Amino acid sequence: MALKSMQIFGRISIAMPTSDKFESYPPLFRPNQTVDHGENPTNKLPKSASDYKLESQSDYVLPVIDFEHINPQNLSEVCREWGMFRLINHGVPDKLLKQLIDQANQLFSLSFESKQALFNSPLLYFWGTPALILAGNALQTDPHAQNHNWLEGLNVPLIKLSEFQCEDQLIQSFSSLLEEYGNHQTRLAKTIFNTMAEDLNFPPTKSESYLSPPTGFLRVYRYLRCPIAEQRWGIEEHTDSSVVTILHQDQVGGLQVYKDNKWLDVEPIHDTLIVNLGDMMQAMSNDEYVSAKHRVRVNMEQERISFGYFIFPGEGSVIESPKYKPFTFDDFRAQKELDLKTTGIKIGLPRFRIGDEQELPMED
Ligand SMILES: O=C(O)CCC(=O)C(=O)O
Ligand SMILES: [Fe+2]
Repeated sequence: MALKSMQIFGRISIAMPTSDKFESYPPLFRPNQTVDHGENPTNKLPKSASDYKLESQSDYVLPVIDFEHINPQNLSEVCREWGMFRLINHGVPDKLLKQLIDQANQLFSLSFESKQALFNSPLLYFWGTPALILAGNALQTDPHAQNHNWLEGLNVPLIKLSEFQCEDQLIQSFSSLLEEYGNHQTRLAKTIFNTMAEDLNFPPTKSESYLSPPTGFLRVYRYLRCPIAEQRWGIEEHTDSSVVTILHQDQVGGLQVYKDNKWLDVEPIHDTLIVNLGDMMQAMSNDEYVSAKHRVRVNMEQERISFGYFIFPGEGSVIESPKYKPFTFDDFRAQKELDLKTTGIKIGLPRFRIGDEQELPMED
C-alpha cells in the first residue's frame, strides 16, 4: 500500500496509507496519531449515561410547532419555556433534505487535502471550534488548543451564494442545493420571527431591523468519529448569538438541550427541523424568551451531518429593551470575540445586561 508522509503543523509527522478511510479527517482527528489530546477537565462528559438520557420521555418531549398552522399562543409559550422546538410541516421538500445530507457526505468524504484545495469562498472549509470564526470568514483554530470541537465544516454566507460558479460538478450542485435550502430557511425564519414580534409587541420599524435576511448564513457540519468520545464534544455547551437558528440533522443524533437542570436528547425525527432562539432574540424580548443552551455529543462509531442556518439583526440595528444597555449585534460580536481571546469563554448577554457587569471577569 502506498504510504504518504505528512508534516502536521510543523511538529509531528505521521505515515498514512493513502487508502485509509481516515484520510478524509483533518489530521488532528485521525485515530492513532501521535498528538496528545490530553485531558479536558472543564469539558469532560459526566460518566453517568442517565445524565444525557431523557429522564422521563413523557415529561420532556421537545415541543412541536406546526408551521402550516402556526399558533401564536403556543409559539409564545414554547419560546418562554424552552427556546427550542421541533418544526413540522415546514414545506422544505424531503428530497432536498435528503440530497443535502447525501452530497455533504460525499464532499466530506474527500481527502482532507482535496477539501482544503477545493473549497473557496463562499464555501469556506474549517475544522475545530466554529465559535472562534467570524461569520463568513473561516479562521483556523489553534491546532494545539485542547478545547477544539470534534468536527469539520463549511461556512456559507447566503448572500454570496447566488453568483457562485464552480467547475467542480459536485460543489456546483451542492451550492445550488444550499441556495434553494437557504431560501426556505429565510422564509421560515421570517414567519417565525413575525409571529414572535407580534407576541412581544415590537413596533413595526423594530421588527424590520431586528431580522435581516442578508445576514443569514449556513454551517454544514460533519462531526467526526471520536475514539475519546467521553472526553470531547462535537460542540460544547453554548447559546447561539443569532436571532433564530434552524437545524437539519441526519439520523445519528447527538444534539442535546438544557431544560430544568437536565440535558435532554433532541432525537432526530425524519422530515422535522429544529428551531432554537439565540441571544439576540432573548435580549430583544427583554429576557422573556430563552436563548436555549445546547451542545452536541460525538460518538465512536458514526459520523454525523447537520446543517445550521443562522440569522441576525440588520447592521446598525440597535437592540433596545429595559434590562439591557442599547447595543448592536456588531457590539455583541466584538465583545464576544474579545472575551474569547482574553478569557477563553463566551460571556454573551451578561456583558450588556444592566446590573450584571460587576459579576463579570475583567478584560485584560
Ligand atoms: O449540529 C447541531 O445539531 C447543532 C449545531 C450548533 O449548535 C451550532 O452550530 O451552533
Ligand atoms: Fe448552537
